[in-house]
Amino acid sequence: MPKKTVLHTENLSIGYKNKKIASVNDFFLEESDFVAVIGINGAGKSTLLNTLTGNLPPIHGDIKINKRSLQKFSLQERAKEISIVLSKTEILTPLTVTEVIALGRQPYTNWIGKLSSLDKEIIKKSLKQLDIEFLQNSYCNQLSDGQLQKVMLARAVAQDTSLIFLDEPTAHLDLYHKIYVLKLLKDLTKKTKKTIVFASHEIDLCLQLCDKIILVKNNQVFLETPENLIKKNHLSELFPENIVKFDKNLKKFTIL
Ligand SMILES: Nc1ncnc2c1ncn2[C@@H]1O[C@H](COP(=O)(O)OP(=O)(O)OP(=O)(O)O)[C@@H](O)[C@H]1O
Repeated sequence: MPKKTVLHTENLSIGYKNKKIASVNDFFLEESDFVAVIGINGAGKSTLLNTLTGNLPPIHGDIKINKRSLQKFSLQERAKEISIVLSKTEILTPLTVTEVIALGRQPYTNWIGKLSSLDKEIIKKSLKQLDIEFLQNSYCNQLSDGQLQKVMLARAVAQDTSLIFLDEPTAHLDLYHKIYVLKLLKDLTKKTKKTIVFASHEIDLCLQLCDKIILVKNNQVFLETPENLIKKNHLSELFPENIVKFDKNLKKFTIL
C-alpha cells in the first residue's frame, strides 16, 4: 500500500523580509519518514524548519500538511499536527518530567488545562515509549543532557502529532548518545508512523540512518535519498576542499 503524504511544498521560497535565503524544489514527506536537514553553518536549515513549522511565513509558495495549506491552520490546529523540540535551553523553570510531558497535552486540554484520564494515559505511554518511567518525578533541571532530550521527545510524542520537528537533537551528546538518540527517533517513526524531521551536522550518521535527506546548499533546498545524494556528488562539493573530502566508497568525510 502506498504511504500517506504528510507534508509537501509547492513553489516554496524561504527567507526574511528583504533577504531570500533559498528556493525549495518541491518535495514530499510521507508517514514514517525519518528525515535529516543538512547543510553548512548559515546555509538556512533553521530558516527552513521555522518555515515548515509555520513560525516564519514563506516568501513565496505554500506548505501543505495533510493536503491542507499550513496558513489556514489555527494555532491550536497546528499544534495537533506539528510538534517542535528545540535545543536544551528550553527548560529553565524547575518542572518535573511528568509536568513537562503534560505540556504536550495542552492543545487537547480544556481552558483550565485539566488533564483527562486519556491525557494521563497518553503521558504514561510516552514515558514508557522513551523508557524514562524511572525519571517521572525527577526535576528536569537536574537531568543529564541525554535524559533531558528523551523527556523533550516524550513531550512531543504526547502531543500526538503526525509530524515532529527537532532542531539539532544530538548537539551536546557524546558519540554513543548521538547514535542512541538517532536510532530511538528512527525507531519511533517506524513504531508510530510519525514523520520526524531534524536539523543536524552529523552528516555521516544521517547518511546511515535516514530515509531521506534535505540538503540546503547554495540557496537551494532539495530532497534526496542518502544513496542519490552520494551518487550525484552533492556531498563532494559541500565544504571547501582544502581540509575535508567526502569519500564515496566509505560514505563519510575524511580529513585531508
Ligand atoms: N531573523 C533573521 N533575519 C534576517 N536574517 C536572518 C535571520 N535569522 C537568520 N538569518 C540569516 O539567514 C541565514 C541562514 O541562517 P540559519 O540560521 O537558517 O542557518 P543554519 O543553516 O541553521 O545555520 P547553523 O548551522 O549555523 O545553525 C544566515 O545568513 C543568517 O544570518
